[in-house]
Amino acid sequence: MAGHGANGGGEPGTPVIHVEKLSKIYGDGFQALKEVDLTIRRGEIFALLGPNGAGKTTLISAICGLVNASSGRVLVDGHDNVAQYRQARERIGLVPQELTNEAFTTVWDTVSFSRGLFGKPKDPAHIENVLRALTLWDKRDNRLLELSGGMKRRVLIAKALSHQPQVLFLDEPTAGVDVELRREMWEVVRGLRDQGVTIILTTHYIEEAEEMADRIGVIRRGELVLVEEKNALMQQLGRKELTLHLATPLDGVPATLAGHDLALAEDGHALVYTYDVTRLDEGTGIAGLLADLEATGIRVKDLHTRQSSLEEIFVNLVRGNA
Ligand SMILES: Nc1ncnc2c1ncn2[C@@H]1O[C@H](COP(=O)(O)OP(=O)(O)OP(=O)(O)O)[C@@H](O)[C@H]1O
Repeated sequence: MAGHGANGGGEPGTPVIHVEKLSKIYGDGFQALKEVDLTIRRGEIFALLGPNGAGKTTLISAICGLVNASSGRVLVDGHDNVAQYRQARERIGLVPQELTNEAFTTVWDTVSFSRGLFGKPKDPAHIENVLRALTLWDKRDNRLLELSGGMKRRVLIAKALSHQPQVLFLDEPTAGVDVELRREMWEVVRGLRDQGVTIILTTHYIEEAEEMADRIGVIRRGELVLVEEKNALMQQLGRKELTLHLATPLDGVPATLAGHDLALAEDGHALVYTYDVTRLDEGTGIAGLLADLEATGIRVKDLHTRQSSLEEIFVNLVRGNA
């Protein structure tokens, strides 16, 4: 779908959205955003993860200029989203969760109309490209009420792309959809990213962030509590624990086992061994550990392993334990 970056584009990896000390206090005095700083890079998929009411929609709306921030600022491709609202807004496509009442309009008309809202001249070749990329071309003359749920979601994306934005915001793109449709949406989003569109999505689903994102931001009570490369996060998560329940408790880790990454637990009734599952080619060291345990005369009653997951980190973060 050539021509997405028709608003100037730019080098992949350079900042496209810059959020600086953004705060939002609603009319009733509730502070929904607290000095959020965030830079989105061109060409990435950024997942904003957070529980209900954390401030995801408020943050997206403030970036898109739909909600007035109380303080701070947002630059979209270098344009201040208040002082240069039009230039900022036309660089953004926003995919809402639901279609509004356009049931009797055709796919072609609704997508073309969206482009017109941005004051852009008609460009049937671009609309065709968008519809083809979203496999909606064969449905272009169908009315929206004649489409399946998955097709309707793709129409929302087509509308948001109709004016050739550089950045696409997807607000919970797979909320309440079945597994098959979720996978279909993931494919669509990846395809768009491959064509150079920067993607920012909000989600409740950790799995979705894990599957899709280049970077993950976690928001909790209006604060961005973590922004991290997904791979770096997964590497931190790659540590696995083996707990060895002992037949006889120990007072300390015997010197003969000092070469292993061991800690005493459960009042000496267990030894916890930590290893890195992302470097399994180097071996887990478990065979050596078991041999050394036997040589030291330590008998193991039972053992189990556990791996921390993104879910666990997320739950700890949003509960405020981390
Ligand atoms: N117009 C408003 N006036 C007052 N408070 C508001 C308003 N809009 C949102 N809030 C509050 O701001 C907080 C953040 O809401 P927001 O919709 O941004 O959260 P969210 O993370 O998108 O949640 P969800 O996952 O449920 O969509 C919530 O506590 C909400 O009640």
